[in-house]
Amino acid sequence: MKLFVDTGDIEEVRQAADWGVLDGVTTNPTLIAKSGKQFKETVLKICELVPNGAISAEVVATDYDTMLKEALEVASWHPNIVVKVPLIEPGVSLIKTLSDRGIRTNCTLVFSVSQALLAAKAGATFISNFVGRVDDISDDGMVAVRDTVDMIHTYDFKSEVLVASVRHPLHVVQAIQAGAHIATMPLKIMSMLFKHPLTDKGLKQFLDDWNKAGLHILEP
Ligand SMILES: O=C(CO)[C@@H](O)[C@H](O)[C@H](O)[C@H](O)COP(=O)(O)O
Repeated sequence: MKLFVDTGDIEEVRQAADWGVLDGVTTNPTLIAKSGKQFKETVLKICELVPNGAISAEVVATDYDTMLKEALEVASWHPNIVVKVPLIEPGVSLIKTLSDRGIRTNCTLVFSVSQALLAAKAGATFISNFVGRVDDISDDGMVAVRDTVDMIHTYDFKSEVLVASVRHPLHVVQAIQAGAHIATMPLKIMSMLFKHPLTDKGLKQFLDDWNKAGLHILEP
């Protein structure tokens, strides 16, 4: 399973990249606006910090012709850029066009398996299935993730299921259990994946015992 960080903040990308377990970065218009920096500058800096990762950058037009122009522009910035496209009618047509041209896409704002079917048929590289926003309206966001993973396997689609709108580590656990290919999350959630009280307790005990015995690895 791949781990992506969901941010437009360069310092957060740098931190996640330093852990050595980062497979990519997702951004969206809200996150880019929050960064206070220009879109192209931010995306190119992210590409530099995560040289082997998939970097999602989203188009903002909602009509096919302008979306296509934006997609070709964004895709021309760097080979690791994946064009993020919302699941609307012209968006699905655009994903098909880009897929036919060998340009990778991330279909975003997907909330149901029927939407995911359209994205998969159009040839989306990633299908971004939002979970937190569904939980927010008292439904179970993971249902569509599980159904979409099953659909991908049943019909042998090539798309990868990307779990987005991740709010806590349990979402990551559930994404693993569902067999999702990728989870993207804010840095704060990624840092929480390290945490276990027994790790802290166990480490303290190891080090106390070692120090009491006056042992060392490196010559003092
Ligand atoms: O779509 C993707 C990943 O492809 C994400 O960037 C996605 O936009 C974000 O995970 C969500 O917007 C964050 O959702 P929320 O926590 O604000 O509900």
